[in-house]
Amino acid sequence: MIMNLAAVTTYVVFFSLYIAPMSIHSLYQSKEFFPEEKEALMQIRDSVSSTLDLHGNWTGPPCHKNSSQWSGITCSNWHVVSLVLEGVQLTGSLPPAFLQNITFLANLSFRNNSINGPLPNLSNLVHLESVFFSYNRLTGSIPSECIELPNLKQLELQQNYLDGEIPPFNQPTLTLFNVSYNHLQGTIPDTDVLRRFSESSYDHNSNLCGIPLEPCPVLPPAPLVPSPSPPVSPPQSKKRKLPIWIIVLIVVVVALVPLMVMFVFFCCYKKAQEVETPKEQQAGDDSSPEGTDKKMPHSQSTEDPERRIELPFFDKNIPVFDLDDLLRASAEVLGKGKLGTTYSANLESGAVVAVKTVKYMNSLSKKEFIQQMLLLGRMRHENLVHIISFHYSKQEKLIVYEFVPDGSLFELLHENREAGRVPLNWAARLSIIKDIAKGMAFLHQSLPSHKVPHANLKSSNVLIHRDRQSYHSKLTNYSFLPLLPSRKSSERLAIGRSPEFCQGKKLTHKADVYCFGIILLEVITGKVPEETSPARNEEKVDDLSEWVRMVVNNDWSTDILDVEILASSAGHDEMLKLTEIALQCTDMEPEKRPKMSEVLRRIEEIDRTNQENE
Ligand SMILES: Nc1ncnc2c1ncn2[C@@H]1O[C@H](COP(=O)(O)OP(=O)(O)OP(=O)(O)O)[C@@H](O)[C@H]1O
Repeated sequence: MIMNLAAVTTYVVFFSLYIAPMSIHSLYQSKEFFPEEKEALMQIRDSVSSTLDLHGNWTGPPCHKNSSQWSGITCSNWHVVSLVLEGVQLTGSLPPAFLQNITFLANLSFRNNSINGPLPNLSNLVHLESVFFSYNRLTGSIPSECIELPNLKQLELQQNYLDGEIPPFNQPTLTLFNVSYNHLQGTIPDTDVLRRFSESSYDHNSNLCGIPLEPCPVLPPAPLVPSPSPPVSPPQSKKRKLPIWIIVLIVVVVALVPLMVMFVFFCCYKKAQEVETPKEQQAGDDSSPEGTDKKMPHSQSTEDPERRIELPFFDKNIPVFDLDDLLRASAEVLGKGKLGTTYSANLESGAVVAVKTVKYMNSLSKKEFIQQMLLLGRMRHENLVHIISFHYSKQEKLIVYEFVPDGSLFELLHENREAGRVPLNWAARLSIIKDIAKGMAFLHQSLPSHKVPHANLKSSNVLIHRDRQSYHSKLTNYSFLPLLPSRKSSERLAIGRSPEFCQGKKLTHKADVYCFGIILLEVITGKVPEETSPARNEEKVDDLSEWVRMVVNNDWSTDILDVEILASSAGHDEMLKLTEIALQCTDMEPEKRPKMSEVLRRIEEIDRTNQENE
């Protein structure tokens, strides 16, 4: 009996120490405990694309002890508790309810991607502590169920396109909250928790007001009806008729208050301007010769560290610098355009940026400039030159762009045409054109409320970057029209050149399509259209589209093709197909021109056929 008891005890100990864990372990190996969590993750994997190979990496069970770990996933007790996919160029929109099955999720981050569409449904995720969706392209409103997340500690939604009102968050757990740089509106709810956060959590929203931002506008009192408010009116209880002099006094006070408020605001604004525009910065000009290595114009450094002026940045990954760093950088003139001069600036950190000093905008208010910069700076597309930062002062406006290393399309097509030049082949031309069409289609479609055209599409505003043998292009100087003081100034600058604009009509997307057609013809023929650039010595053609129409009339001839591509027989047919598109784009009647999305579709089709034929 004693022996038996000992044997049983030994067996129990042996079982609990070795056999049981082994069998649980093999159970985990053979079975997925929470398939609905995997299913939820599969939904994301299949609805977005990314530089991370999620299809290759997210295989097997996500929380398997022995399987290689899924990128961005952390598990605890066989449940997914953290999902972090940051800066991996996720594009597409998230399935609305996918998180609902990841019930133990505590940490969720999709920071620094290009996700569009609305925020996913977060309701019932009672364990959720951190939610980071900053620096994306999310639209829609902040879901009200967020205020019911009992353990929410951190919420970052800045730099998106969210609109609507902020729900009344009041979770005492909340220690980090940022909804800046969106399109939120209305009054910031006056809750104990939301009151804790400073202006930077809310600023740069189109129509948001209340503590800690500007107070919300109060409806002005009706001017001739005396207000019964306490300071001047007699006690309500007496119910006597007011003497006439009191009524007059009330009317005068009511009329004077708004004037005084405006005066105080004006004084504060003037003062802020003075602080922001140090005197030394206001001196100097940008008239030095092109290509000279020097400091930026107005380059007296502010020296005094107390007065260093911070610059706003759209991309957290760009090394941050301030105005002083920028003004101290060694600079070189890249070119002088109609809107101003562009410099390359080599910062002490080693980074190179392009800085455009903008002229003709002196009457522009700070608010107007900032609003437009915020709108443009958030537009992210591989075929747009990104705005990194900007600076406003009354005397000068700077726009800091990413530096694109290989010059402009104008330079590539028309400069150094002498012997020894490497010809720009058909494949390179097609790739450049396709990129321009992609950038333009994005500009026209990206923000539905944003009807502003590019309005300045020309070959010097198409910048080139080369990647080994292939050529790519990006658009710059886009959508400046709202910054120009008048129609006259845009006419003087020959912005948005299109027949209908010259006849006094409005600039629309169809004018951009016309300008795109002209660029297309420029790439096909290698000829410089009129007005493309300040006078240079190249062969110019009065009206490029008219000339091409004349040559191809009745006989689709290769005479129009640039001699550089005529030499090789590759791509002639495709070039003529592109010519057909170009002539439709440059139709005199705007309504007959195709949309940029349609143009892109047709160019992509030509590209596909071209690749199949190779
Ligand atoms: N982000 C940039 N990176 C590199 N080079 C640039 C950049 N922006 C402009 N450049 C160069 O500077 C030149 C002048 O540019 P700028 O925009 O000042 O004049 P523009 O192209 O004639 O346009 P606009 O007349 O509309 O002002 C361009 O042709 C290009 O070679």
